[in-house]
Amino acid sequence: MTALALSRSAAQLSELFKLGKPRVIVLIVFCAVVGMLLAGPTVPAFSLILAATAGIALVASGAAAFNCLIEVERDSNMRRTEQRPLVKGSVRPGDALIYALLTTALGLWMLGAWVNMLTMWLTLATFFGYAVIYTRLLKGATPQNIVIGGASGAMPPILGWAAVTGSVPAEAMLLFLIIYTWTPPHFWALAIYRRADYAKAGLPMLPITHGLAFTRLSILLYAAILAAVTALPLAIGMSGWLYGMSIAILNTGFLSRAFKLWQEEKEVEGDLIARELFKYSIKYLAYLFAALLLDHWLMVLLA
Ligand code: HEM
Ligand SMILES: CC(C)=CCC/C(C)=C/CC/C(C)=C/COP(=O)(O)OP(=O)(O)O
Repeated sequence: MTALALSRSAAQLSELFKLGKPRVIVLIVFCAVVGMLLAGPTVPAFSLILAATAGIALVASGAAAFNCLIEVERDSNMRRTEQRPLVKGSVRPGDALIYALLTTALGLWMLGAWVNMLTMWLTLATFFGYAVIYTRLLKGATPQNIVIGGASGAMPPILGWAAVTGSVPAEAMLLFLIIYTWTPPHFWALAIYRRADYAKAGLPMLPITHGLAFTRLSILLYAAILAAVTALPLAIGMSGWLYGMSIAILNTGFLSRAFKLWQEEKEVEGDLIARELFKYSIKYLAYLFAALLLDHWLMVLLA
């Protein structure tokens, strides 16, 4: 193979990789790994962590690639997504389909063969939840798309827990509930400052169907519910003071930004706060899961 052919293949691979929305998947996989590391009193076998992480990452990437295939038309109408590989034409639909099928099948096979069947079936259900139910059925149909479809994005800690224990106890469901409550304010903040994009693509997002004031109020209410839900690991004795201090700081940040957004009367300033809140939501979830992990292992070491 010539150097030119090699560099073309590498460029094509990198375009295929982008279909999997790698930046989102990193946080999704991190939440799954935290689920694995919280599941038992000892660290699970490294080979199990590796197989479960790779399997979940592959299926999640496959689901995102299917999302890109289904949404070429919508993506071509939005500034944020108009540079995606299938819109630009840097990847052919046939190649994207093969990539999506291969990553999904390989990931499911790894989970079934090396992890356990429960994790494989739950990951398959998550795949359908995002690629079919959210993307195909809900996204274009209702402004509550994210509230219902968010269930698939909230599955990673359950998948991680199931991978290690073969079961889904209440603690795992609590972590699901945290991401589930976090998802609407995460997405609606972006939907506020990208509302022109969504209107152009004909998608019924909350700021378009119900207006800015209602969306800002919804964000504030979800932020308050999120603060209450994140206290539940403390209430059931699953987490200790380190986690408690972390959520106090993180929730103050989330609530104060949501409150500022709700109060702001000017549209341009409101959009800037919404953008800031969206960025903050990502740091919030990453730090919250890191705090859960550190807190757990601190309790194990001190016990
Ligand atoms: C169905 C539920 C969700 C929806 C509709 C949603 C929506 C979005 C959208 C539209 C973006 C912008 C993407 C872009 O500009 O390419 C985004 C970014 C992001 N989302 Fe979500 N999200 C969801 C769930 C999640 C979950 C569960 C996580 C992690 C656990 C997550 C983590 C992220 C991250 C890390 C980014 C930033 C990506 C970047 O920097 O490019 N999201 N989300
Ligand atoms: C198997 C497994 C763990 C699957 C995870 C499911 C998954 C990939 C959830 C992520 C959610 C996500 C990328 C939302 C983007 O919303 P969007 O698709 O509406 O955003 P867009 O407008 O950027 O396409």
